[in-house]
Amino acid sequence: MDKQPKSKKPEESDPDHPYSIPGWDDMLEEAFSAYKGTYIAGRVAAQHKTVCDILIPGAMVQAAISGAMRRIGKQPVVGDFVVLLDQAELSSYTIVDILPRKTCLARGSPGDSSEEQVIAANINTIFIVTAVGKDLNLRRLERYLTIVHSSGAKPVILVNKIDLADDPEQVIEETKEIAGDVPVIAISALSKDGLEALIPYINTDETVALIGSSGVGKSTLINAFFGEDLQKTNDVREDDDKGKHTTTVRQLFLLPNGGIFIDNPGIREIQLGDSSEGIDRTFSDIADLSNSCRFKDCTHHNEPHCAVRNAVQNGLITQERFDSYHKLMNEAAFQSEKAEIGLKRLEKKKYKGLSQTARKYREYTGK
Ligand SMILES: Nc1nc2c(ncn2[C@@H]2O[C@H](COP(=O)(O)OP(=O)(O)OP(=O)(O)O)[C@@H](O)[C@H]2O)c(=O)[nH]1
Ligand SMILES: [Zn+2]
Repeated sequence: MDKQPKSKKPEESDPDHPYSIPGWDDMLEEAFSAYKGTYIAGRVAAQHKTVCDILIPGAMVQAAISGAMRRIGKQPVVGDFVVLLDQAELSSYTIVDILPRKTCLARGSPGDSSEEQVIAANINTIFIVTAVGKDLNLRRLERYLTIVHSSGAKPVILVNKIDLADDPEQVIEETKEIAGDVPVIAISALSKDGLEALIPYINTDETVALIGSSGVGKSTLINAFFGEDLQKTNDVREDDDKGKHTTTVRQLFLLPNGGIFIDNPGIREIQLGDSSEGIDRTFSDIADLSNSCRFKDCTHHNEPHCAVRNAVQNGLITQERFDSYHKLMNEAAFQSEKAEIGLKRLEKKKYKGLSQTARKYREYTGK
C-alpha cells in the first residue's frame, strides 16, 4: 500500500486542519487522505432522524446522509468520524462516508427486529458505574463487562457511593474477584472522594463514556467530575454560512482538559447483543479452564471430563458466576440466531458476524 507521509500535528486551533477535530489521529488522517477534492472530515456529535450534528474544524454544522449510504444501510452514529462533501454553492454538507471505526458499542435490538444496533463509535474508555448497596450486583457487572469488552473499548469499573459502605475494602475486593484485569475504583460522586483516580483515563484526545443502571449516580458523577456546565464548555463557533442552528441536545462533549465525553440514553440503557467474544474476555477464568475440558468445543453442560464444572464443584468458580456465564451465552446465542434469521430474510449470502463460539454453543444446546 502506498504509505502517506505522516503529517505533523499543527496547532489545535487551525480551522483548516482535521487535527482540530476532537480525537483525530494519524490513522484517521491516512484513511481520510484517500478522499481528494472538496471533502472535509468531521465527527458526529449527535444523531437525528435524517441529519447529524457534525463537529468540523472550528465549527458545528448539520449534515444529511447521502442517498447512497442510506441505500446500503450505512448509518453514522455519535462518535463516528465522517467524510463530508462540502457543497459551498448549496450552503450544505452531505455525509458521504464513515471512516474506519476503532471501537463500536452495539446492542441487541429489542423485540423481533434482527439487526444489532450500533449506538456509538470510537469510544476509548467506558466507565461501568455501579453503586454500593442493593445496586452492587456482580452478575450485572459481568453483563456490562461483556458489552464493553465486545465493543473494543477499555472498561473501568467505578464503585460509587463508597461513603455508604460499612466495609469499603471488602466491597472492592468482591468486585475485583469478577473483574479480571479491569481496574476497580472506589468513588463517591456525592462527596467527590476518589475522583482524581479517573483523571488518567481522560487524557487529551481520549473519548470516554459511562454506562450503568438507573440510580447508581451517573448524573451526579457527570456533574461532579465533568462540571455542571458541561454543555456550556462545549460551546463552539457556529458556521454562519453553512451551519444551521440546532436546538437538540448534543451527545458529544469536549471536556476542559481536552478529553471527549459521549453520553446519550442509548448508551445508558444498553443491552447485551451478540457478544460471545466479550463473554470469553469477561469470563477469562472459564475460557482458560476450557482448554482442559476433554472436548474442544465443550459447552460445560453435560459433557464428561469438563474442567469448568469440576472447578465449580471444587469451589474455584462460584455457582453464581457459572450460572451467569450460561445465561449470557444463551442470550448471545439467541441474538446471533435472531441476526441470522433476519439476514436470511434479507437474502444475504453470507453472514460473517455470527461468532463461531455462539454458533457452536447454539448447535450443541439446541437453543
Ligand atoms: N450516598 C451517596 N449517594 C449518591 C452518590 N452518588 C449519587 N448519589 C445519589 O444517588 C441518587 C441517584 O443518583 P443519579 O446521579 O440520579 O443516578 P443515575 O445513575 O444518573 O440515575 P438515572 O438518571 O436514573 O440513570 C441521587 O439521590 C444521588 O444523590 C454517592 O457517591 N453517595
Ligand atoms: Zn467443559
